[in-house]
Amino acid sequence: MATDSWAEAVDKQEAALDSMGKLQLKEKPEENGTTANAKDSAPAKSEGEKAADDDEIEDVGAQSLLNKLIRNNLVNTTNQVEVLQKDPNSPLYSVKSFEELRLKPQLLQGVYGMGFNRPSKIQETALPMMLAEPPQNLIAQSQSGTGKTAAFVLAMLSHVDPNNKYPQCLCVSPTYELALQTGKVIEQMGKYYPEVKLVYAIRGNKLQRGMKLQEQIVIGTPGTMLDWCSKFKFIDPKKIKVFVLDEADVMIATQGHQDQSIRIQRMLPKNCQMLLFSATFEESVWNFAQRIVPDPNIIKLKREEETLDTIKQYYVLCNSKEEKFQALSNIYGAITIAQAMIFCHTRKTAGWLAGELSREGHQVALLSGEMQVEQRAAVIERFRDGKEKVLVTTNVCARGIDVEQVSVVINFDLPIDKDGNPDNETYLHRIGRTGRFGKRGLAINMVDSKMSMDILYRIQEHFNKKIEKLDTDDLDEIEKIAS
Ligand SMILES: Nc1ncnc2c1ncn2[C@@H]1O[C@H](COP(=O)(O)OP(=O)(O)OP(=O)(O)O)[C@@H](O)[C@H]1O
Repeated sequence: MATDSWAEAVDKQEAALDSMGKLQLKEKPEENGTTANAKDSAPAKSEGEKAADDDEIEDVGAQSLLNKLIRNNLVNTTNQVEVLQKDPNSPLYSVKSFEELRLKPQLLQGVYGMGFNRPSKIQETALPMMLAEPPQNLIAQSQSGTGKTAAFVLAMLSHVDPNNKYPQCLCVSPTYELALQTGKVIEQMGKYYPEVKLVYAIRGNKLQRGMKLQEQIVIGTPGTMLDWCSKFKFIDPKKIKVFVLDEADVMIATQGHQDQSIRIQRMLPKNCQMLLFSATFEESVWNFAQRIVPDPNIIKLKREEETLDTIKQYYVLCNSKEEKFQALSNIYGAITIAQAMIFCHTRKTAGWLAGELSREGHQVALLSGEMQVEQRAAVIERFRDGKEKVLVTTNVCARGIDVEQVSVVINFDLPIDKDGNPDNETYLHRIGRTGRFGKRGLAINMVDSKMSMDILYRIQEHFNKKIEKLDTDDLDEIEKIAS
């Protein structure tokens, strides 16, 4: 272990970050003295789990940003949108082209300038609702990458009157970085509409007391936005026409943001259009959404379901991590693997394994929890572009990340939840494929104890799909699995 340069590098990096007070996105202090960190509201962990996943904290804000950074096009889906209208008797409009929306020419130019040819699935229904007169309130849920941001940006740009030099649209985002990302979209889409100005209500953007904002769109985090509306009165909330609450699921994971958002909302006029967006829709998000958005229309777009039907699943029996590595080497020696993702439970194992693999001559990418979110995005991007053939990662890092071309997934450690039970959902997400990407895949699970064998059996039972035993000392047998 001590001779392993990769693991050493990882440890050094961790130590350095520790001493820097973890200057990471997830640790950034938020407004009003609260800390923007999902960790605050997370349940207490057992000692075993603490040891297991170290200080890798799942951070929904970082994850969401990561998905944005690595995505450069739409997620297509064959699922239909579900619509629940406030007034079921009014006709439901949906559009197949941007022309049908009768946008201002400068905005249509902006939309086409971004390379959009036609509205995405959710935009087909959401845009006519958002652009209707009188304005309609909307709660919309669909997975990341389906075009929500582009939709509400277009709605904000359409509703502002550039002749009025005061804020007319407020957009609240859960983190500083997410606010900047959305701001970029506003700038891109509004490129040919330069009269409309944008300002960021984020920590560090200090304005002179007593001043009044002239920009029509304000985008920021809830704490600063609230201060600008109430304490400093830079914004007159009574003049706001559109209020957008983005990434509501991320928002509620952060202490204080719910209350701050509700307090902003209460200052707005009754006829202000309220729009709320979320990638997921569990009970807590739904409750929050209903408090923020009165009389809403609701649009939901289901995620494409993943299945194990097209996946061949195997397990390999080993006694130690060294043996697991040996088995992996044998597999690599016997079959050609274009690209593989390997999941480990701890970043320490991930670092060690990446080192061993690179020593064997593999081009390895390592995705680890101590990396800044931009660094993680860069690693995924390189892997996605085929610059590296193996991606070693921990589960926390890779949650929600789709690298569609990967045909082989190796669970170097099986996914377990915080109580040590099989994490079936993660298993499915790691190796499952949606119908559209239903290319045949291969999943290999490494088992190294009675406990992990038991986990494997339980996963097998849960999905009612047999996981075959594979003898990695038998080259002929390995070759067969690739055929
Ligand atoms: N109608 C469209 N045609 C082509 N591309 C689009 C369209 N709408 C959005 N996109 C692009 O698709 C990607 C995802 O869109 P967008 O960011 O709006 O989705 P989202 O649902 O808000 O996801 P996220 O929350 O991850 O940002 C972006 O790169 C965006 O530029």
